[in-house]
Amino acid sequence: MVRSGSMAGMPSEEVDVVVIGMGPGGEYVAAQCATAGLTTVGIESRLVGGECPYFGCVPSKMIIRAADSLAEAGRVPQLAGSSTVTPDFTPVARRIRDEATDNWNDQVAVDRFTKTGGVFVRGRARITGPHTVAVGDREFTASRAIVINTGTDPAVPPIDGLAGTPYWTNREILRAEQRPASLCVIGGGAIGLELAQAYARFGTDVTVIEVSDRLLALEEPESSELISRILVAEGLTVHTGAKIARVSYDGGFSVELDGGMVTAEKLLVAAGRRTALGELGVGALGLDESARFLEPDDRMRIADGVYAIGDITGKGAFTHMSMYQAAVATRTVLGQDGPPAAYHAVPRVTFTDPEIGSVGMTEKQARNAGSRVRIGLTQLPSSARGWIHKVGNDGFIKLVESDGILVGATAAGPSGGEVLSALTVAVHARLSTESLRHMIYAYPTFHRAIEDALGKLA
Ligand SMILES: Cc1cc2nc3c(=O)[nH]c(=O)nc-3n(C[C@H](O)[C@H](O)[C@H](O)COP(=O)(O)OP(=O)(O)OC[C@H]3O[C@@H](n4cnc5c(N)ncnc54)[C@H](O)[C@@H]3O)c2cc1C
Ligand SMILES: NC(=O)c1ccc[n+]([C@@H]2O[C@H](COP(=O)([O-])OP(=O)(O)OC[C@H]3O[C@@H](n4cnc5c(N)ncnc54)[C@H](O)[C@@H]3O)[C@@H](O)[C@H]2O)c1
Repeated sequence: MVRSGSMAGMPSEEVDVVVIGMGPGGEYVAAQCATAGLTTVGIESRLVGGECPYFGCVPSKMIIRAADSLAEAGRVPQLAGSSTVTPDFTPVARRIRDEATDNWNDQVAVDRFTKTGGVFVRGRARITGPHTVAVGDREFTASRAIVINTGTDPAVPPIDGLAGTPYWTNREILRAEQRPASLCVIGGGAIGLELAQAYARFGTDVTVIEVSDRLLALEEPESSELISRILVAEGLTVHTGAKIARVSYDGGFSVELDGGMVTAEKLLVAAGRRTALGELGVGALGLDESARFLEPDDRMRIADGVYAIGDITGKGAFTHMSMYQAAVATRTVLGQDGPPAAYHAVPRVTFTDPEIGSVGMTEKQARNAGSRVRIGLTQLPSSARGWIHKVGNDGFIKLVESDGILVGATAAGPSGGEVLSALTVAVHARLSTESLRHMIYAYPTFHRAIEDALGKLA
């Protein structure tokens, strides 16, 4: 590493690339740049890999997998005899600690990066100039690229009394060794609903409080209606359009709503995410520190030699988005050919049961775009496979066609996220619904319901 003086009292170390935040995308870019022979510094304040493996996707999906096995066992009496299910949270808590997170230790990931030749620095980085990044008592000057992958933190709404109580966010609930007897969830988005249903299936008494007038408010109204109906049928209490007046804690939580009181042993705040661009120092790049997101161009650049990827770009808080943008940024930094970033076919899956998978535009977005829109909607229970499947067959396929092209779709149901793959290919390739009508759909699959929905376009 070449050293040269720069910031007052702080020697600046000259490198090719500095990656700030090693979430899924940052880890990828840093490893690729180091492997390509660039002097690359990866800086991470918590755990290499970011939210997804330690506090997000992976541990939550392990809980969901276990919870779904309980639900499926509970369906035996309607299909195949009798079953007695005794939930136990211990195996899943152990699995998260031992198999997924290594007890929240990232040494394996750090070693994986340093073996590529990268330099790892643990600490909170701050941008200090167009090409400089400070961390602890070190400063780096990046001649080729600074890549920002700092993600988000849980947002905590300014509810009277909430601050100072021992509430959980995703970072605490996914470390829990035991399930609570009762749980109040603030927020009916993806985090809130996935965990609410899973904990309820383990036997926790769960209440969901959502301020919007429907759950999963960004998805199709049919998705909101379906998931509300299922959760209520499974015994959860759901309050929508609910304003929380105050929260208090006295060994247990009391959440005061306009029209009543919810009490629970634990409180999960799953009310969205926040960023802190000021703390990151993007003002040193001439960017607005009060903005919520960084706005990259289609090569992920936010300034000359500076790139942003992942949740902080506001293009969809998903691991697959972080990885997609990481690939675009890597190509740009390394001077490789490849297509620019495009966002017309972003898939997303909420891993409730039924899974809610969607891609591209919702009906409302397509109508707002002003083109000629037709909708095709079919219910899974009336499809051949849905009828055969019987209990647990709730779901639907909704297609959004604009000027003859499939621009959006929802696949809700058993394996809805897998059924979504066919629709994602179609939206990505901007296929006409006419060509989709002349495909062969295997019988009797869940995805064959796509053909039914095509037949109902109107
Ligand atoms: C409960 C939960 C479940 C989820 N489930 C799914 C799912 O099923 N599928 C899916 O696609 N997505 C899911 N997500 C979202 C997914 O976790 C994120 O989209 C994903 O982690 C990508 O985020 P990112 O790349 O922006 O960085 P992050 O994963 O947020 O990582 C950013 C890293 O940067 C570090 N950092 C921040 N500031 C600094 C700084 N100044 N200096 C140094 N380091 C810094 C942080 O410590 C962090 O490790 C889930 C999220 C949660 C919370
Ligand atoms: N399966 C997945 O891909 C997956 C799973 C979990 C999380 N994620 C990602 O993580 C991100 C964050 O998830 P999230 O669920 O926290 O955010 P979200 O924005 O999806 O949902 C938060 C919900 O909380 C509600 N809310 C906000 N303040 C409230 C208040 N004071 N009282 C009651 N309700 C309130 C909002 O109206 C919203 O519906 C998501 O955008 C998603 O992209 C993805």
